Amino acid sequence: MAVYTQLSAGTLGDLVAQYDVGQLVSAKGIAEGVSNSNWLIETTGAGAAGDTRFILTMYERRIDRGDLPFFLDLLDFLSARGLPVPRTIHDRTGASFRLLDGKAVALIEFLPGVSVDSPTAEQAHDLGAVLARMHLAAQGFSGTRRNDLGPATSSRVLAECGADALAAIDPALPRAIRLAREVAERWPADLPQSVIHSDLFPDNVLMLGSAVAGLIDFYFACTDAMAYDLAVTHAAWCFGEGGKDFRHDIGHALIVGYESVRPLLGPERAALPLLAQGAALRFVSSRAFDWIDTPAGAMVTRKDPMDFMARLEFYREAGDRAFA
Ligand SMILES: Nc1ncnc2c1ncn2[C@@H]1O[C@H](COP(=O)(O)OP(=O)(O)O)[C@@H](O)[C@H]1O
Ligand SMILES: N[C@@H](CCOP(=O)(O)O)C(=O)O
Repeated sequence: MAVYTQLSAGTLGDLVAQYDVGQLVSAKGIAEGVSNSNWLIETTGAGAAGDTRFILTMYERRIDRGDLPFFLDLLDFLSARGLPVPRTIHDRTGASFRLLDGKAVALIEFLPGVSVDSPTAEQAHDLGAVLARMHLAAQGFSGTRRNDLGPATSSRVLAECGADALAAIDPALPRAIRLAREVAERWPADLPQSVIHSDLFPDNVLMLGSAVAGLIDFYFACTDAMAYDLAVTHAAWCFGEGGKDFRHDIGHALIVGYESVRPLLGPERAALPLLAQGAALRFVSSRAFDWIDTPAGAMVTRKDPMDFMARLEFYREAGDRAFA
């Protein structure tokens, strides 16, 4: 469960009173997620929309407060353009985030839908199409943010974790140090860019039936290659337990759905096998780092870096076949 900070009912009530959303009725810590603390907030409702359910997010480690205007403005920008993205609820002064005990918090529109563990091809097709729509819409967004979790960072983080600490997690993990260096050296520099989500895992997509109802958790969004975002999504969606059992039908539907809105250029398609290896290494490195660095007492389930080592080995071996 990702609740790193405990907030009293009084503190939550005072916070909610800063917004035109009615009075606090309940606040429940949300089990999913690893990065931030999240609560499902219920209120008596107010204002034009009359919404009574919201997500309260407290930004914990990894989020630089200077990046919050980028993330929150992006939500508002995409939501205003009809993408299934939650808008930010602004407080009575118009601010999109506030400080609580020195930490930034934001109230976010609640979107309906459920995260699926095992998607259907129809869901993957719709996800691909929505991702492409998001990429095209985000090209009109004026904000930019460097990807600080790119292949060079994965390589550095793994090297800094060190072979001994990685081997203590799994004897096969130190090999990631060399593979990450090799991928970083071959990384393509000139693929078309937009603002990308870069963490579009099943738990960051809400589905209603076979349609995408919500894309959430834009806190790794950055300016980078659109095809890299597709590769991240491919790596996150197309495998079974432990990163095994590649589901070609899901990968195929995802790419066909994406190309139904935005056809890939030749160099983007050719780069997919390498981009997917970089995507796998990005999650190997952050998961290995977190495994070593999770704060004592945090209510959070650590994620296994080996699930993405398995994907990395698959993409190395399969090459273009993974994207046919
Ligand atoms: N806008 C939203 N609408 C509905 N549920 C949400 C929304 N934002 C977050 N959630 C719920 O909270 C969980 C954790 O949110 P998330 O932003 O993914 O946290 P983290 O940044 O810690 O990964 C999600 O899996 C989802 O269940
Ligand atoms: N998707 C990443 C974890 C990032 O955390 P999130 O809870 O913010 O999505 C992974 O699976 O390693």
